Amino acid sequence: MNPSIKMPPQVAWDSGSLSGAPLMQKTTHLGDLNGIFADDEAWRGGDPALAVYRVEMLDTPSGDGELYTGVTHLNPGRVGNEFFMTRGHFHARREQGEVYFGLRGEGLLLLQAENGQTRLERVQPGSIHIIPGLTAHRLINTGHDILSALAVWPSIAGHDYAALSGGFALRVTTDILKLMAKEVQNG
Ligand SMILES: O=P(O)(O)OC[C@H]1O[C@](O)(CO)[C@@H](O)[C@@H]1O
Repeated sequence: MNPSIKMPPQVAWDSGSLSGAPLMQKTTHLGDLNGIFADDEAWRGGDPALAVYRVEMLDTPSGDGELYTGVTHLNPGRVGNEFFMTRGHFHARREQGEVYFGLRGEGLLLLQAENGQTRLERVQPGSIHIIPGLTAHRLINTGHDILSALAVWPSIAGHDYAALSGGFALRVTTDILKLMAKEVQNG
């Protein structure tokens, strides 16, 4: 029997577009993000139909041991002085981790432990982010272009948004970013 070679799905490293397999897509608009940004008045003043981020995912099997693969494309923008970001979540199966790879644009990955402790990782083309279990995660676009990141996570992980209904403990605003840049400069 001749061995056969299967063409796997592809990710275009520069745009983050997936191809070569059935895909699923979901766009999250500003109007879907009620209560997510600190400045409620600024959020109400925005266009609810404005796309904030789009997730494209390979339509692959779910179940024990299966992995999902998706790319999040987060647009640049702000609500008040807070940068556009994903809703953010813990996994419903808290012990399950996830890996992110930065593809294009620049931003931050906000990580929050169950005790509320936060940390930030810089997301840029080529960056690798190991998100351990028990850790909430949110992407933040601090740049002027689309921020795209590839993610791989166990299909059984699920999403728990309710645990963060009070918001993450850290908000990334233009002021905070300036402060962090100054700290880096001053060593
Ligand atoms: O579910 P949220 O917080 O809106 O964010 C979408 C994110 O979730 C994932 O689908 C899986 O963690 C990521 O690909 C994406 O960044």
